[in-house]
Amino acid sequence: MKILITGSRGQLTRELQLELAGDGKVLALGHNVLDLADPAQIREQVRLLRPDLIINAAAYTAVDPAEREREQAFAVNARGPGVLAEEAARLGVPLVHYSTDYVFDGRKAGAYIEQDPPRPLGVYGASKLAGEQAIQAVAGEQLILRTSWVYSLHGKNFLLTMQRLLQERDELSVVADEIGAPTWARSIARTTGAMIRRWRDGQRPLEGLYHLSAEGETSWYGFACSIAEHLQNQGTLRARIEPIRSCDYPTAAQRPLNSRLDCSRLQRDWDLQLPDWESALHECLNAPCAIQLARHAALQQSL
Ligand SMILES: NC(=O)C1=CN([C@@H]2O[C@H](COP(=O)(O)OP(=O)(O)OC[C@H]3O[C@@H](n4cnc5c(N)ncnc54)[C@H](OP(=O)(O)O)[C@@H]3O)[C@@H](O)[C@H]2O)C=CC1
Ligand SMILES: Cc1cn([C@H]2C[C@H](O)[C@@H](COP(=O)(O)OP(=O)(O)O[C@H]3O[C@@H](C)C(=O)[C@@H](O)[C@H]3O)O2)c(=O)[nH]c1=O
Ligand SMILES: [Mg+2]
Repeated sequence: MKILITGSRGQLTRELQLELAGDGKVLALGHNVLDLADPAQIREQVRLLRPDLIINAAAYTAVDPAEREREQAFAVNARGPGVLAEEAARLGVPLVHYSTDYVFDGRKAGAYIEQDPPRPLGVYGASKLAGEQAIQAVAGEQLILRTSWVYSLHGKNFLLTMQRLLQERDELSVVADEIGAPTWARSIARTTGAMIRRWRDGQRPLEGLYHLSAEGETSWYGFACSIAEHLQNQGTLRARIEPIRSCDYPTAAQRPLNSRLDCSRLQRDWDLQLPDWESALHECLNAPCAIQLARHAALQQSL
């Protein structure tokens, strides 16, 4: 099986490459080879490579810069995925795509289900919603997985930002009124891999819209406290963390206060559930490469 994945160094792209390495030939096409903002290039690459499956793990993910780079965000997150869907349909192969909790406005009292009406608060969320719609407008086999608060040991994410700031600063303020589920990129890759293998074995088509995030919930402040606890155990914690309200942390884009995704459809249809966010974070931070990174940081501090 030949699997085309968009992106090469993204959090999810990296984990998918590892997860799917044993399932066939994985072609992870970075930005420089396949620019999602370039429809002609997308068509050319897909027609040339003729994959058996396409996974769109690339996206414009800079939430605040998107407010002033609307055109680029929509080109990468909406029009590009629409073209990928057309090309997948042309080859008769499925497209797996990822979306976000930021398609919602966060005003619902409980966790969001797939049928809840989306209402993005910012450009990033609006562009991701437009991407879902562009894909759904094409007749074909498409699986859309909405996840939330993705972190890993690579790239740009809240875990790595907090690890750095908590070791550098004396004090850190973190918003405590935005609630969601931090989700390890590896958990997403593992679940995606399980779905792909069932499709390969003829058990289910890769179809539908699913919420897919870690079990449990916390705030960004709660997430930061867990990261701090880990640094404390390692002896490298410096900063004190103070909980604040999001209105006291001004940003270009407004974030939803409630980012909770109800994942029971995934459980019902696929019998799949992601681990709870705390145990996944623990596994991530105790992965051999996390320990190496921490030793490296400690060594640098001692020099
Ligand atoms: N990060 C998060 O917190 C969340 C992410 N998601 C969604 O999950 C998916 C994966 O996100 P994540 O792994 O965190 O993303 P990252 O920000 O880690 O990586 C983004 C990837 O997109 C690629 N990319 C950016 N611009 C382009 C472009 N113009 N053409 C082609 N590729 C491009 C980058 O390419 P290159 O490797 O070449 O640099 C990179 O591989 C996305 O759909 C995202 O919207 C959903 C919820 C939360
Ligand atoms: C760095 C920092 C952030 N914050 C706040 C800002 C914001 O409300 C929250 C998270 O900040 P970030 O900018 O890391 O997160 P953000 O970029 O908004 O993360 C989002 O990314 C996109 C791609 C998604 O799809 C979402 O699911 C979500 O993960 O924490 C603090 O309160 N203190 C701090 O020191
Ligand atoms: Mg960000």
